[in-house]
Amino acid sequence: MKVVKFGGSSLASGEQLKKVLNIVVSDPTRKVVVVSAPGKRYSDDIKVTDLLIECAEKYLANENADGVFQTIIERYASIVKELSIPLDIVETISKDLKALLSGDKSKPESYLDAVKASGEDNNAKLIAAFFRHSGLNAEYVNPKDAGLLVSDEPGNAQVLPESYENLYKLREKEGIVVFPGFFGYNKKGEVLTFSRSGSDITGSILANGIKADLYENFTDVDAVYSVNPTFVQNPKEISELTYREMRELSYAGFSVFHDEALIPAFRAGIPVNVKNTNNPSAPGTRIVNERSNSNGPVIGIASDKGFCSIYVSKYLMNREIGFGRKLLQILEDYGLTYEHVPSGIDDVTVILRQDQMDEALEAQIKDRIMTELHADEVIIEHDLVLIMVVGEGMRHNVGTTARAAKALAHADVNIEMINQGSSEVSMMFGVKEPQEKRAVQALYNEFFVAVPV
Ligand SMILES: Nc1ncnc2c1ncn2[C@@H]1O[C@H](COP(=O)(O)OP(=O)(O)O)[C@@H](O)[C@H]1O
Ligand SMILES: N[C@@H](CC(=O)OP(=O)(O)O)C(=O)O
Repeated sequence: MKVVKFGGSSLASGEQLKKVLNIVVSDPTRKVVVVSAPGKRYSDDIKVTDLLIECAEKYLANENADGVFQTIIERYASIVKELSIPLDIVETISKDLKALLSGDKSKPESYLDAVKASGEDNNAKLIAAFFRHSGLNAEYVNPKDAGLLVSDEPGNAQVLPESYENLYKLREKEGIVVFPGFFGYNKKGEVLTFSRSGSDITGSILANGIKADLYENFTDVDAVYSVNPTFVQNPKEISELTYREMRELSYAGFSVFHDEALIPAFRAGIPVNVKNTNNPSAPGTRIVNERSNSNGPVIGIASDKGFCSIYVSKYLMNREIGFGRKLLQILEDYGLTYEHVPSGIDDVTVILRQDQMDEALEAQIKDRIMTELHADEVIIEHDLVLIMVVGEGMRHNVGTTARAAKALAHADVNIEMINQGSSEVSMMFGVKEPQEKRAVQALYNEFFVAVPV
């Protein structure tokens, strides 16, 4: 039994949905089909989820949202027309969305989640109708009815463990289950979404729940590439990588698969196969527990923008009991999460996502570190890029760091920070944003082009 997830790019038009249907019918073990909302049809198109967010925000601000509402309904209508299925489903979607938009706005975050989730929910209903219209025994299943329970964190919900047992019952359904991705319900019965691109997470949870043999994740590329294809032309395809490698790579920018989607599949030992809806016969990339190590030390290089660093220096910091705790407590007081904390004897740097802070908050934090911790110096730097060089083979391979640092030096890239050793499968470099592309290309060249692997 397989769980198959189709991303927004695979569901963006009627033409794409016909490919999806062919993929589903070509393998009778494809039992549970998880779907996203319609995505982009071309590069500067807008995803339905983004349109829904815009629409909900306009409603919250009491602004006119007729234009964007109409654009959303037209997206569904054009798919329905292309597929020649009865048009009344568009009317149902329109009424459902109108009702949601006119609903309770007293908790804006919950309101936004409910509107966002409707993108997947209505698309799942539409796709189930299309499957049935094409002669398939298919049923739309709502996450509440299936028992997909999540924590009370709008826009960042986490699955509750009891969901898995509930979801196991989906195995008993007769036909194909069409299940909306991206959201679940809290115990009060309210809708909550996962973080953006979270339909991958739903697929992984369902694969664990029904104890699937395989979780197939269909997208718009033939494989996970060893580097983001926008930085390097025709990058090397990865045929197999471990859950740990993929987790680190997706955390650091391989947006092809959500980093939170690894754990549920990993816990149940279910392999993940990333495949292309537009070329389903290509083998794709398999994500497994262990892989044969024939790739050299590095399997992939990822990078992600939007970080800042708080550098704190104080003579004899290493002798001061509780310094690190007090520093992190200041960040906790402002509800900030941090990503990494590389440290030296007299100094420590905390790396954070910079969209959590503004100028006023930074000034307060700086002031508190100076006055409460009596630091000698506090410097906040912005626009950092974290580059993650990942590979299981790095553990046993002396000199990988030196090779990476040398490649960056030759490319004239200034390394702002190195973090190596905490993870057995990765090392991380911090560079300034304008140097991102050059740095990634230099590392790719070093590990994949210059030396045969
Ligand atoms: N290392 C990588 N390998 C493959 N694709 C990548 C990588 N890094 C980023 N991507 C991007 O991820 C995209 C697929 O993810 P996404 O747009 O979320 O698809 P979907 O609509 O199927 O959810 C690809 O089109 C590609 O641009
Ligand atoms: N539609 C949601 C969830 C999702 O997973 O979408 P996609 O499969 O297009 O990445 C989003 O855009 O965040």
